[in-house]
Amino acid sequence: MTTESAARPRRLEPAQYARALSEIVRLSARTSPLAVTMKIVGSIVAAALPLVTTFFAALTTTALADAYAGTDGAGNRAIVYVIITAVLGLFMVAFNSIDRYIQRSMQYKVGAKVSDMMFERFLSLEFWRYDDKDTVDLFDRAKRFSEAYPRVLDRLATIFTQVVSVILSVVTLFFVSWWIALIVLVAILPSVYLQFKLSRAQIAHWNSHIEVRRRRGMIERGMLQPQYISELRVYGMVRHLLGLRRELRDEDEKRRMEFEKTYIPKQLLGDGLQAAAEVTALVWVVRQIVLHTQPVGQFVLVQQVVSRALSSANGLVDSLSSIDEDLANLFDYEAFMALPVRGERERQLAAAPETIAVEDVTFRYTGSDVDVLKGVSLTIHRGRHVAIVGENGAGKSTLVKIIVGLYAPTTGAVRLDGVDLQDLDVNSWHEQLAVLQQDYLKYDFATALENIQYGDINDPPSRERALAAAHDAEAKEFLEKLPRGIDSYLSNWMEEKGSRKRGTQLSGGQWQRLALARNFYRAAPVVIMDEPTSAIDALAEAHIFRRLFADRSRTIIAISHRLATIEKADVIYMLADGVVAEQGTHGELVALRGRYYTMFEAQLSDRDREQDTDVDDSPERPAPEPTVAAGDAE
Ligand SMILES: Nc1ncnc2c1ncn2[C@@H]1O[C@H](COP(=O)(O)OP(=O)(O)OP(=O)(O)O)[C@@H](O)[C@H]1O
Repeated sequence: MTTESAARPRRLEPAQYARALSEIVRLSARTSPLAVTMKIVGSIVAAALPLVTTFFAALTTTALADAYAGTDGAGNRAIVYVIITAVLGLFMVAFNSIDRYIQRSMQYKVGAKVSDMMFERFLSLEFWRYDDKDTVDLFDRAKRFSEAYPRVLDRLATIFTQVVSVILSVVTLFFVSWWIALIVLVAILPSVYLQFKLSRAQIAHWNSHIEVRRRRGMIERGMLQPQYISELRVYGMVRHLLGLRRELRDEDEKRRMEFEKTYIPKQLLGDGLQAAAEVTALVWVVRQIVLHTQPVGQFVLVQQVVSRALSSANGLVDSLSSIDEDLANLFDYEAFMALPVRGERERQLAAAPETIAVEDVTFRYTGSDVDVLKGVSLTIHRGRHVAIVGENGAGKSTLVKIIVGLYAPTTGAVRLDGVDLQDLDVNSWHEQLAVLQQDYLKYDFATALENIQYGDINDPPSRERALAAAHDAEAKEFLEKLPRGIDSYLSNWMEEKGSRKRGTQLSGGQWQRLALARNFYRAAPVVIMDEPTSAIDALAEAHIFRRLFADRSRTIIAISHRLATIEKADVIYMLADGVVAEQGTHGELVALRGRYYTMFEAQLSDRDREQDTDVDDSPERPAPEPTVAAGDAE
């Protein structure tokens, strides 16, 4: 699947440039009109003031030369010019201070708005997009823009100042001598053009090597995670990864340097042209002064203005390079913000459904050519306890994600009381659900109590409910033993409120019990759990499931590899290679001696095995037929 970014050319046409610029100015002006006005006025002042100052410096020099030659009143004139220059400087300093304050406040406001919008969009995309490489690439580039946004208007203002400065300098030179103005202009244009091309090549380079940088980023992030460091060290991976990271970094830099090298001769040519123009202008003005056709101060004026024109042009090139990239990223930002989120559906699910029906569901992940589910059908009635089992990779988690509504089936449907989930407001379904996934969240910035209460943020937080949930999840006992009980922080990077005491680190099983407690706290009528007790000891697991399965008010769908979780279920679905291979109660499936029996043979009790032997030994009793794969158990 391609996304918009893949199809869009990276090079910006002039019209795109203009649109990007106006878009940025529009957004900024909407957020802070005063700041944008100040920016425009400030840019003009910043461009004109140095020239005005130079003009007075030239007058001062001429006046001084006159005073030196004994001309009456020339000394006083020089003093007046010096005072005017000082007042202008003071004005500029005061203006800059006020401007800086206003700009900072605008940068914060605009930057916060842009990044808030981006995060919101990212978190509400259709679920398949998180698996889609093009979307993630686009997000990376859009994020760069949102991070750079507060600087973009600043850069725009700088460009504006530099353009005005070049124009005013050339116009000033024109009044001194038209052909000096022409020479300077001719020297400026090629170097601006060359630098501009270089900056575009840099962007192309950046975008063509995003893979290398992402791989490096993943390695760097992984190496800095405290929970990974022990394995990295024990396996001697630190040196290996450092080497890999160095290789990727050096490779990236080498390619960058290689193409920049191709621009060196051209850049030298541009610099040479500029130097020649400056020398020509100075030689010309020196000769004019010697011939008395120009006043002495004209040397200061020409020298300063030529150098200002050239430095503004060079600065302009630098600014254009950076804004060029920022503007290209603006289009990525726009493309990202235009990605469709899951469309809101009007139809609401008012209460927990009486039936959840998976109808002939086939599913294929984006970018894959393999069907993970191939015509799965099952129906779950309200209050029933269902287990889904199967080997690793059989498609269990995928099926559950489809039931939750995170992925849409490729073909087939999930119907809640007969209504296709795709036609429902999925949030109204999520309100009925408590889902515990394999990779559950660990809110390590929060306390244990908050970790449980995050299970239901719609109702006011309740301590009693949290304690009851912790009890049901066999978490209460260990939580009470923490330094501040259930109010303890759960990371030793966090400090306890009001003390210098650090938070506590939990074990894997303790974290899982806490996640279960969060699931129970939600008190949802439909509970979905993907290997909820994989890290929990057998005794605690038995207690948890005894309580859970005693509760007939909830529908439970549990994926598990542990018999203790499964055997009490009303129906067990055995998935194999994306199809329902067997289904029935524990007893029925053991008697069947099929895949289920083989898979759990090692965990079966003697009673189960005896039952199996009985079946084998009775010739008159036919072996039960395996239930139809795509059939309906209930
Ligand atoms: N995001 C994804 N993108 C592409 N393929 C995926 C993705 N997630 C899972 N798969 C593939 O789908 C198949 C089924 O995965 P799934 O996680 O549903 O299996 P499972 O039965 O839950 O396995 P386990 O018991 O290991 O949890 C696997 O072959 C897996 O490689």
